[in-house]
Amino acid sequence: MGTNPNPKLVAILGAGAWGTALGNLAQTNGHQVRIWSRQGSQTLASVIEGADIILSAISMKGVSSVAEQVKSLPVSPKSIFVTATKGLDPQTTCLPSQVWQITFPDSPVVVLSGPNLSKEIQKSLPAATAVASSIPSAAEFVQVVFSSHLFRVYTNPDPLGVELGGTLKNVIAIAAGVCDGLQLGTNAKAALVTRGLTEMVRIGVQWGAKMETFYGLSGLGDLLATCNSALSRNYQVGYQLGSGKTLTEILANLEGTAEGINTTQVLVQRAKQQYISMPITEQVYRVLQGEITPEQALSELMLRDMKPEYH
Ligand SMILES: NC(=O)c1ccc[n+]([C@@H]2O[C@H](COP(=O)([O-])OP(=O)(O)OC[C@H]3O[C@@H](n4cnc5c(N)ncnc54)[C@H](O)[C@@H]3O)[C@@H](O)[C@H]2O)c1
Ligand SMILES: O=P(O)(O)OC[C@H](O)CO
Repeated sequence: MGTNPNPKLVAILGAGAWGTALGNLAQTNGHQVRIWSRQGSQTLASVIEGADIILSAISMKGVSSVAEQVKSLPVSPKSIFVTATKGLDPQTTCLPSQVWQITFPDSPVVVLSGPNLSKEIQKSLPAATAVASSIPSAAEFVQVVFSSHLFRVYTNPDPLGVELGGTLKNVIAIAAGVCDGLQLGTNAKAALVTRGLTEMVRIGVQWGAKMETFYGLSGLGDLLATCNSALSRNYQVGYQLGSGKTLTEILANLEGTAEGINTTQVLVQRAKQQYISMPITEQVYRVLQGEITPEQALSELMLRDMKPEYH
C-alpha cells in the first residue's frame, strides 16, 4: 500500500473480476479497502461501516437484493455510493444507479464506466474511465480516490449517458463477436460497430442521455475495447455463437458474467414499446434465443430496406 496523507475507507461489494481490480486500484493509492462477497467471511455490516465510498461491482442480477441488504444496515451519512455494474434490471428496466438511488434517495450515487477490461487493469496496463453523478462533488471525490498514473479518471456531467454507454455496448460487443466468429472481415466489423453506435445513440438520447456522451470513453471507448478483444465476455459469447456453438454450450464454460445477454432482452422490449428501430439489437436477440442462425441474422441486416445514413 502506498503512503496517502488522506486515506479513505473504500467498501467494495462484489469480489468478482471487476470488484477485485477496483479494490486493488484504490489500495495501491493508499486507501483502506474492504471487500464483501456473498461467499466471503466478512459481514456486509462490517465492510460498509464508516465507509467513505461503497462501490458495487455486483452482477446486475444481484444488485437489487444487495441494495436491499445494505438498506437494512446502518450506513454512514458520509457514504458515497459508486456503481460499476453494466446492466439493466430485467423486472423494472432500471439502470444499476437507479436501483441504488431509489434505495438510498438521500445519498450521492456515482456511475463509473469506461473501456476497462479488468484483466488488463490487473496486469497494471494503463486505462481511463469516466465517473459521473448528479452531484459533481461526489464524482470529483471518486475521481481523486481512483486516479493514478495507470488509471486516468475523467468526470462527466451526464451520469445517465455514461451508464447507458457501458450497458448498451455489451449488445454490440456480442454482435461484433458473432461477426468475427463468422470471419466476415474488417469492413463488416467497422460497419457493424458504427451502426451499433447509431443504435446506442438513438435509444440513449430518447432515454434522456446526451448524444456527445456516447462518443466518449463509456460509449465509443468501451465499444472499441470490447468489440475487439477476446478478453470481453460479451465478445466471447458472440464469437462462439458465430462459430456454431449454442448459447447453452457457451454459458457452461464462460468465465464470469456476460451482461449483454440479459441487456439485449430488456432492450428489445423497450425499443418495441418506444417504437425505436434497433435492427442489430433485434438480430442479436433472435440469435441468442436460437430463433435464427448468425448467417440468417447477417442476411436480415444486409437486406433491410435502403435508407439514408442519417435518419
Ligand atoms: N470484468 C470486467 O472487465 C468489467 C469491467 C467493467 C465493468 N464490469 C461490470 O461489472 C459487473 C461485474 O462484473 P465481473 O466481471 O466482476 O463479474 P464476475 O462474475 O466476476 O463477478 C460478479 C460478482 O457479483 C456477485 N453476485 C452475483 N450475483 C449476486 C447476488 N445475487 N448477490 C450477491 N452477489 C452477487 C458475484 O458473487 C461476484 O462477486 C458486471 O456488471 C460487468 O458488466 C466488468
Ligand atoms: O467482459 P465484458 O464484455 O463484460 O467487458 C468488460 C468491460 O465492460 C469492459 O469495459
